Amino acid sequence: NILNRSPQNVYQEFQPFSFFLTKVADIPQKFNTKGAMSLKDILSNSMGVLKSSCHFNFMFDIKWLMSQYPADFRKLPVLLIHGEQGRSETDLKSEASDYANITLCRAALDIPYGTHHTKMMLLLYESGMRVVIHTANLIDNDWHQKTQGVWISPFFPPLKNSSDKGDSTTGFKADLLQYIAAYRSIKLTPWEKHIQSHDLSSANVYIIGSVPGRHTLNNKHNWGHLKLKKVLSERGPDSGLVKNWPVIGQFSSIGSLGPNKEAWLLNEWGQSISVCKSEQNGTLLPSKLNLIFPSLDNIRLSLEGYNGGGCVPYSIKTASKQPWLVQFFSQWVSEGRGRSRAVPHIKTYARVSPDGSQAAWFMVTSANLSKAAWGSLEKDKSQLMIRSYELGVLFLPQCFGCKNAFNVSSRLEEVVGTSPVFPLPYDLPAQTYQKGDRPWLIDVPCMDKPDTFGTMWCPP
Ligand SMILES: CNc1ccc(C(=O)O)c(C(=O)O)c1
Repeated sequence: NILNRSPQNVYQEFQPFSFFLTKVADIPQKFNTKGAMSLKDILSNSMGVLKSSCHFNFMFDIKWLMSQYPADFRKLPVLLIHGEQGRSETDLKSEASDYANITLCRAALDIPYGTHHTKMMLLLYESGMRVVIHTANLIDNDWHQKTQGVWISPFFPPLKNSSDKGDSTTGFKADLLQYIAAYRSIKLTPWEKHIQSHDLSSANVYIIGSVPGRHTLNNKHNWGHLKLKKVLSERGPDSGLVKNWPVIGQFSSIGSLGPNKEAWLLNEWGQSISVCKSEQNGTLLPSKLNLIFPSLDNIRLSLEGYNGGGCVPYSIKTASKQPWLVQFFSQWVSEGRGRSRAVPHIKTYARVSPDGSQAAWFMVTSANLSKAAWGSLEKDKSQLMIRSYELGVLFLPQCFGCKNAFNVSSRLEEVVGTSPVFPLPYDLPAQTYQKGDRPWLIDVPCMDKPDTFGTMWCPP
């Protein structure tokens, strides 16, 4: 009886990719019973008997967060890694002061306009640990009626002997420790020790992280789009197979990307994201780039109506500087997952076949389409400047028993035969904006077309 399945059952059923969406209220239940998890599911004792946990995130509702833990786990130690400063840090501290078991750790944000955007859970159990990398803030609204992505690691057992490295073929453990070390915070030392003392060899994804800084020399390729380029040029697809395959970017916010499509989008970010094995740089043609970003109507007709656009902060000020971007846009369509009306707060990137049946790689991350998140090259490309903390995981076919590409589908019933089908969050092929469609802009009033609730949008 599928209604009595434990979260552990739901987890087991969705292997080997372990890439879930969050449950969405008020859609047909069949879209929530397979391949979907709530925060309560992730924290449930069926996933492990918790000893302590650590949340890296951008927004926290502490009272709500604690209510997502099973009652027996609500007194266990919790470390929250945040980026709040000044008055909002004071507010977070006072909210946390009601809970003796909660400790706060502020991530340094030394470069202006950077955010602590990373969304990760470290879960220490009685007999092991898990890592969860996702896209949802720790507030009720992010887990209610939005499309969010969640990668849940295997259960990592303790190392049998401390001389073993306990890393995977993807270097997951070393890369995770390198990411955490970048915080340079003594409050994270216990978690570094937990990770060091566990066997992460079963991890089958690559870590792609960003940390604020001006990264040069040996550090330049550790982060952002240069890390993605490094992994793809070492272990990515053969150019012979994928040179005509489009890149799909899908995100919920957009930064200022420069005066034209060539400057950063195609000739910097594009050359990294489209690189193939053994290439120095990729070549991304405009016709081979699809950017899935919610249209005004995607938001207007969403389950939340215009309010759903509150987490899609693309401003008219930024958009008006880059009218050349609209040519790349496609709508958010997710009929296969029952989530066409669940506003996408998820961020994903992929290289897919023209017919949309295969992917050469897939990535879920906190990173939106911005220089702040992915980095921008400076000083004659000698340094990569990144403003924010970001974290994502990259799925490569060879880690899942596939030679060159995964079969992919957003229609979960298409679990065909032997080779595993990667569960896409959105439908392919991408559906470009129709005539009259425009991207959602958070600060532009909409007085002529009522939303799901008959309301207009009158931004403050
Ligand atoms: C300026 N702060 C944010 C901008 C965009 C996003 C997003 O993810 O779209 C978030 C977030 O929700 O973490 C914060």
